[in-house]
Amino acid sequence: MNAKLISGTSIGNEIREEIKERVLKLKEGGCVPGLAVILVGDNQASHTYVRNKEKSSVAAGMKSELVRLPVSVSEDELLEQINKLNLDQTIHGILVQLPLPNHIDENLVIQAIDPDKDVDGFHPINVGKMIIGQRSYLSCTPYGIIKLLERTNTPISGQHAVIVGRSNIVGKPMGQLLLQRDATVTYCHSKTKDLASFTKQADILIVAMGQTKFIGAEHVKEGAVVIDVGMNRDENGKLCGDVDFDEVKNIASAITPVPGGVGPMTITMLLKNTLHSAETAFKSGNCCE
Ligand SMILES: Nc1nc(=O)c2c([nH]1)NC[C@@H]1CN(c3ccc(C(=O)N[C@@H](CCC(=O)O)C(=O)O)cc3)C=[N+]21
Repeated sequence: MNAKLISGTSIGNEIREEIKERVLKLKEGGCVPGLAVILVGDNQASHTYVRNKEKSSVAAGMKSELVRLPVSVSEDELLEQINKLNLDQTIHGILVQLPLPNHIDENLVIQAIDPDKDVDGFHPINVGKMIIGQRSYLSCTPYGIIKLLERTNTPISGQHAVIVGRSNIVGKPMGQLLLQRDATVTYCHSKTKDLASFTKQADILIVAMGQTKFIGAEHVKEGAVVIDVGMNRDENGKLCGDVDFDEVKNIASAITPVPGGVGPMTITMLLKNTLHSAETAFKSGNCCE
């Protein structure tokens, strides 16, 4: 293996220590940052993620509130729950775990969240602000990837970043954040012809396509920095990414593993956004009570 391993676990832990200290300060002032997670139904994967988020927020000293709703919950009842949390001064971040059951309109739900408590950064107001470079809550996965690049001193300005995947949660915002940092950005997706001809040009290759070990040696330029956002189970139920790690590690200059790469950073940035929301509420005298 030639590539340096970019550990989201250890960089995430560094940032979580910084978050913990700021949480302590807030608590001394009488404000406890609160994160509410709404989970609809009992999808197994969602359960695992939600438990992870709860554990992490409690470890950071925050309050975590889990709202579990049955899969049969109506859209109106869900919106009502969100509204209650919007008004609750002890809650600074609201996250509705996606995906939602088919009978519920995801867009409607996301738009119901107070943009100031939208710690996922999914609300159209926050997405719009992000695109024109105004301060907003940033989608946690792309935000975490930016932190990984920054903390490993990976140059971004002038580099060619190629993104595989164009979801609203990862691919699209990822490109915008890199563009703001003066990268040249190329988006690829499932309809892209001759994918390798694009990915092979990447100085920074970000893969969020949801296909187990799809990106192999033939897709990667010597010395590229490779970020694997994939979160798949292989035939043995083992967690693995969209990148064939064993192949690509010999070509890339740096690479993120799965697990232990992007995943822990996503949760870290969720905590960071929640902390920021609590600090803002505290400054304006609206925390707790
Ligand atoms: N409203 C909403 N916000 C989300 O942020 C959101 C969501 N819905 N729906 C599902 C996806 C998925 N997601 C993950 C976060 C962390 C890990 C993570 O920490 N993974 C560990 C491994 C965990 C394990 O072992 O299963 C790792 O990569 O090392 C994984 C997945 C957030 N999501």
